[in-house]
Amino acid sequence: MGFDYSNTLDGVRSFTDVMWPHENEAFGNMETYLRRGMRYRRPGKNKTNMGFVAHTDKDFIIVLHENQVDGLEIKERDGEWFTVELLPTSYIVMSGDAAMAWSNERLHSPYHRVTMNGNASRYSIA
Ligand SMILES: O=C(O)CCC(=O)C(=O)O
Ligand SMILES: [Fe+2]
Repeated sequence: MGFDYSNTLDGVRSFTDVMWPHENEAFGNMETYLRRGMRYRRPGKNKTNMGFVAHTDKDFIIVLHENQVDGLEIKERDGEWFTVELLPTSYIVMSGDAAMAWSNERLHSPYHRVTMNGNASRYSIA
């Protein structure tokens, strides 16, 4: 899932008008935010389970929520990967490359990826 022009005020407003027609007017004022909606299909037979290759995000800060289908993995400084297990009402906050540069690397922008397992599709919004 995604929506067009998510980096423009008009694009964000047309999305929030559809999603929340009677509330959350303030969402329309967040013109400096970029939203990403992702759908990962459940892995098919003999198909790779890689949903999103390892990368860092260019953003300053990332707030991510998922539909209770795990898959997000984060690389620790020692090179080990761990799977993020979110509670239904929780979200994860990560620093991105911009925060790492701004903080002279006091904040770390972690490599992360999505690996699909199991039988359900995964949705995330960041
Ligand atoms: O879907 C996820 O959990 C990760 C998405 C992601 O890494 C991104 O949009 O940059
Ligand atoms: Fe990312």
